[in-house]
Amino acid sequence: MTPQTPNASIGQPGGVHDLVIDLFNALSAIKQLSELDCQVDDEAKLVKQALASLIQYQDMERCSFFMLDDAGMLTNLTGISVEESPQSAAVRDKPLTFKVGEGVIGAAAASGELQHCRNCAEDPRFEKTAAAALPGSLISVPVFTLNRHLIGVLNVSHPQPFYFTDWHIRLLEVYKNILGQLITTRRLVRQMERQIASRTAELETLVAETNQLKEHFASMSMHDQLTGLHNRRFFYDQVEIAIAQHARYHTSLCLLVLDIDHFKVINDRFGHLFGDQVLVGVASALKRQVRSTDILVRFGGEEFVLIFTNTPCDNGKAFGERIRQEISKLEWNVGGETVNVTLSIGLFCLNADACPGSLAPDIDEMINCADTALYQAKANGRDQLVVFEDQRLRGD
Ligand SMILES: Nc1nc2c(ncn2[C@@H]2O[C@H](COP(=O)(O)OP(=O)(O)OP(=O)(O)O)[C@@H](O)[C@H]2O)c(=O)[nH]1
Repeated sequence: MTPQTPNASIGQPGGVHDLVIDLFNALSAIKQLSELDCQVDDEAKLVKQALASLIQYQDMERCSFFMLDDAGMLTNLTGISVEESPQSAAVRDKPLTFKVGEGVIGAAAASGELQHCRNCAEDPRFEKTAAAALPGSLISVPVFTLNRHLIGVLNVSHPQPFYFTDWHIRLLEVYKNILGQLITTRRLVRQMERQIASRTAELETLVAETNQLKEHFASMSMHDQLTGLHNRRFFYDQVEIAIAQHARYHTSLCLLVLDIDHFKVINDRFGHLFGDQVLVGVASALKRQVRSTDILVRFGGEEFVLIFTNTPCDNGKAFGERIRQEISKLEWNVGGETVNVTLSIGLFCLNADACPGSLAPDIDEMINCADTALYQAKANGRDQLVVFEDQRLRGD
């Protein structure tokens, strides 16, 4: 729709037909204003679109908006003239500014009331304005937030003096309320978006920290804090898988219980801290000896459990022997003395054909068997590996 000519404008005499058109145009301007998307990034853009609806449906010559800043200055945010498109640049490089109370715009801001200059050429408030820049008539309307905080001042002008009528004034009173609501809503939406973004960032940080803690505690609950080896809990988790594979693929596995000999004597002679060092040294030596597919845990105290997966008994025995020898080569120096340790090892072999059908062996029973062999190794004089020899349980 094109702007109206002054002759057919609101409030001018022209009969019922013209009145209906005026009313239609007024409603169209308000409808267009109420349909604006208040989620746009740029406030000046939103205000300019709002002003465009006035220009489009009302025969104003120029509309502009002066935004109030924190310093109490009213600065020309944007403006639009009849010949301009709503997409043209918002304001000139150095925008016009007024103090609250200064000029007609400042008076609207200071009083909170609509200011109507019927004939600008004779209004003392325009004394300093160059004649060429003078409008004929002008209305300045303060625009408020929903909480009655001043946002800025809306200006409409026309080249003709005595142009605006009561109809214009009533329309502008409605219009500035909707504009105030629009700007308030946009600001609230932006504020909410900022809050949501900041809360989301906080939540993401919290989730990341919680996950780190979760991983830390999960790892702690599966690791022995002194030696860094996995612990008994991890063992029971993993052994299920190893036994399931044994049952499914008919592979052999070897379970070894390894115990440091006379460890109490080491503690008693050299102190508990030194005993700890020995445990750490033995644990890292064991770790170096095993494959990543094997299961090595500190089972408790000075006892370790090791499972060689997919390993027949002869190999398990040979690997166990090698480990025993390697541990006996370790040396510690304490108080001028050289300390060595030895290992006693009980070995239980689960042969490939040990569990016919779906019957899986009981892990605690397997450990008991390895423990029996270990007991035998201790009884035989320690520093040796003994294989558990119960034919029934091994399935031979
Ligand atoms: N330093 C230290 N000692 C531990 C730890 N856990 C258990 N022990 C000690 O390990 C010792 C084990 O002693 P015993 O069960 O009598 O066994 P042993 O002295 O090794 O004798 P045999 O097994 O019969 O050769 C005890 O003195 C425990 O206090 C630990 O984390 N650090």
